[in-house]
This record gives sequence, C-alpha cells and structure tokens, in this order.
Amino acid sequence: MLSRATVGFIGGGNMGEALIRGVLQAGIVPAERVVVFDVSRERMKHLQAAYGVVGAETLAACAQAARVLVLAVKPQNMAGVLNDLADCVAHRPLIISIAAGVPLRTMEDALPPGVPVVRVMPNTPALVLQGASALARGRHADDTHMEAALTLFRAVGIAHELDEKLLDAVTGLTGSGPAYVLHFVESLIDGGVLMGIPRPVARDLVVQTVLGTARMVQETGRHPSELKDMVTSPGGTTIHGLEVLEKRGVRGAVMGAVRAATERSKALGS
Ligand SMILES: NC(=O)C1=CN([C@@H]2O[C@H](COP(=O)(O)OP(=O)(O)OC[C@H]3O[C@@H](n4cnc5c(N)ncnc54)[C@H](O)[C@@H]3O)[C@@H](O)[C@H]2O)C=CC1
Ligand SMILES: O=C(O)[C@@H]1CCC=N1
Repeated sequence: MLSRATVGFIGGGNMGEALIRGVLQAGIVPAERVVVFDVSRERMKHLQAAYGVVGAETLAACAQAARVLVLAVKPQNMAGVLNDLADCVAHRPLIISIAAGVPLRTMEDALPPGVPVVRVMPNTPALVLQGASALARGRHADDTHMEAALTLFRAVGIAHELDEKLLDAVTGLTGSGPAYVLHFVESLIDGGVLMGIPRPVARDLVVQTVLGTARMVQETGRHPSELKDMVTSPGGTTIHGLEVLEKRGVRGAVMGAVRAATERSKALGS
C-alpha cells in the first residue's frame, strides 16, 4: 500500500517531524510523496526546508492528496481536525492517529462511514529511529491497512499491534516513558557531579551505562534481575546503593508513575 502512496501529515510538531524524518531516512516514501499541513507557518517552512517535503496550503488539500494520513496534532485539537476532515476523505484514505487518549470510536464516529482508522501510541525516540509504538486497528482497517501502518512505525523503531483497550497503558508506559528515563538519567548525572565528577564526563558515562544496560537486556534476553545480580557483589558497593533505592520506594514510585499516566490518558479520552 505504501509503495505508491502519498503520505500526508496533519501537524508537524515534535512527533510529526520525528515520523517524517524516520520515514524519509528509512526510504519508505520519497520526500516528494510526503505532504504536510501545519497551522504554524514557521513549522511548515522548517519542514519543507529541512526535509524537502511538500507543503499543503490547507488541511483539505493535504487530506485529498494523501492515501495514508497521519494525524499528529494535540488531543485537544483532534475534534476540530476530525470535523474539518469529514468533508475531504471521500477517497477513504487510511487515517493514522497518534493523539494520546483519543479512542478509535470517537474518530470513526466523526468521519464518514467506512473510513479506515488506526490508532497508534509512538514515542519520541522515533526521532533517532529508536521509537517504540503500539498500534490498534479500527473497525474498517483490514490487514493491508495494518501492514502499511506497521511499516511506517517500524521505520522509526519497533512496533506491535495490540488491542485498543491496552493503548492507554502503553501511553503511560512507553509514550511517557522517555520522560521517566530522562528523569533517571538526569538524577544519575547529578549523582556523579555530587561525587565530584565533571558534568560532561558524568553525562558521557551515564548515557553509555543506560544504553549499554538496555542493549544487554535486549541482546542476552536474560531477566533484568539476573543481570542485576551480576553487578551486585556480596557486601559490595552496588547492594549498598540498591538498599537506598528500595528504602525510598523507587520501584513503587515508577509503577505509580505508569499508573498515573495511564489514568490521565483514559481521562483525556473520555
Ligand atoms: N510528544 C510525545 O512524546 C508524544 C506525543 N504523542 C501525541 O502526538 C501528538 C502531537 O504531539 P507533539 O508532536 O508532541 O505536539 P506538538 O505541539 O509539538 O505538535 C503539534 C503540531 O500540530 C500543529 N497543529 C495544531 N492544530 C492544528 C491543525 N488544526 N491543523 C494542522 N496542524 C495543527 C501545531 O502547530 C504543532 O506544530 C499529540 O496528540 C500527542 O498526544 C504521542 C506519543 C508521544
Ligand atoms: O504527555 C503527553 O500527553 C504525551 C502523550 C505521550 C507522551 N507525551
């Protein structure tokens, strides 16, 4: 489906740009078949200059040119965008929404009958082609639509199809997840600085430690606690550090963060 399709983007902010960049870098669609509409003139200029994509004058022009249309506006802007789209999707493009918390049903009800919709929760590491996305299909999306959507999101990282009822949890886990990891990364760097390590060196060491640890989990397939035990000598340094994390309830705090973000995603959608 993607081999000859024009892919449209409504909204070219952080996530829209990350996806455009990934799709172009992966060579899935050439720049002349990527059309973008953003209400911000500045964003349009930037995207056209940086990636050579086609700018559409109006939302309708973008929608009408596209066989696959990615909606990458904030959830608060979705009602307006869907309302405007209803009149310009007679050609039934595949609609892919990345808006947090906006249910498939809401989108399907706002669009003419039969328009295929896929709801996706990606994350910002898509910017460096290391994203993690979960996709849920709507009532009118068939396997061809799903394959096209999975291909798009696999261009910017990994992607799994899931039942829609789990997408709020994915939002709380991996949609918001980069912020939790960055919070931890920042705290580790500060810990190094507290102990006298120059900040640029602490940053370099911490980033490599996080990257290396993640790859170790990915490449060995071993349980995280098994890999943790490898670091943790009896009576050594690590177990003293871990004791502090356990006493301060870091594990419960992280789980609570995922729960709070999941609930917020549900609230945004209701
Ligand atoms: N930032 C993140 O980590 C993630 C964001 N999302 C979802 O992605 C969507 C976009 O988020 P961001 O890119 O972070 O927001 P953003 O604010 O960076 O980008 C949104 C863009 O939409 C444009 N826009 C607003 N109304 C419009 C309209 N009517 N027509 C065309 N363009 C319009 C804005 O000018 C802006 O450039 C949101 O729905 C969010 O829930 C999903 C996963 C992760
Ligand atoms: O904070 C938010 O609402 C968006 C959705 C997932 C990540 N950022």
